[in-house]
Amino acid sequence: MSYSLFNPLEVSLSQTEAIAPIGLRYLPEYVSTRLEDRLLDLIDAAPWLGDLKRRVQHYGYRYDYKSRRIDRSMYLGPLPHWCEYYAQKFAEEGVFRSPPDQVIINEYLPGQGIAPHIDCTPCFEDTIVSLSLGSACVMNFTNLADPTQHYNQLLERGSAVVLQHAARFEWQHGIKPLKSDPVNGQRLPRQRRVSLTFRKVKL
Ligand SMILES: O=C(O)CCC(=O)C(=O)O
Ligand SMILES: [Fe+2]
Repeated sequence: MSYSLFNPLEVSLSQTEAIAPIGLRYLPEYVSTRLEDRLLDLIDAAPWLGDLKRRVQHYGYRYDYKSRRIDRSMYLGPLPHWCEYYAQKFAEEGVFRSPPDQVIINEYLPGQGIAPHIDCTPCFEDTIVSLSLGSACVMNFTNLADPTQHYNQLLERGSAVVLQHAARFEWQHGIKPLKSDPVNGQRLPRQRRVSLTFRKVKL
């Protein structure tokens, strides 16, 4: 049952009234500003791939967006030390059962986004973590079984967002291709945002 049916007076749900997907965790200030700048320098010193609308870097395993698959032949080598640091930290903190072994870095210039999707379920295990560097943006969630259910999560710079359970498997997530985001009745301009998404490959 959708929330609006449950409470028919609530025709327009504000962000605070919308129900967050189960398994969505938001961790603000996960990366300090000093480390954020250092990470951005390290990322920009590495080669970017330009085969999508936005630039990306793949570590651990290459991911094929067309066939949506990963196998051993796509192994690129160990994660660079700056990714491995977070991979170990997530495992130590119990976010992942064992350290993630695949990272995709996405660069979003203002106006760029990512279409709503669920991360490949045959390719990746049940936990996805994304770090946001450089800029905030709003991530939009839509419940697949009931597309009237939406949830918007502001991802501030330096934050981590964890997707597990329903947030991983039953809700699509995406980022609209906007130059600013609606936040508390105002527009929050976007800057260049770089995200690091950690996953564990299923082989
Ligand atoms: O930029 C992000 O935080 C999310 C990226 C994403 O959803 C993906 O690469 O599957
Ligand atoms: Fe995703």
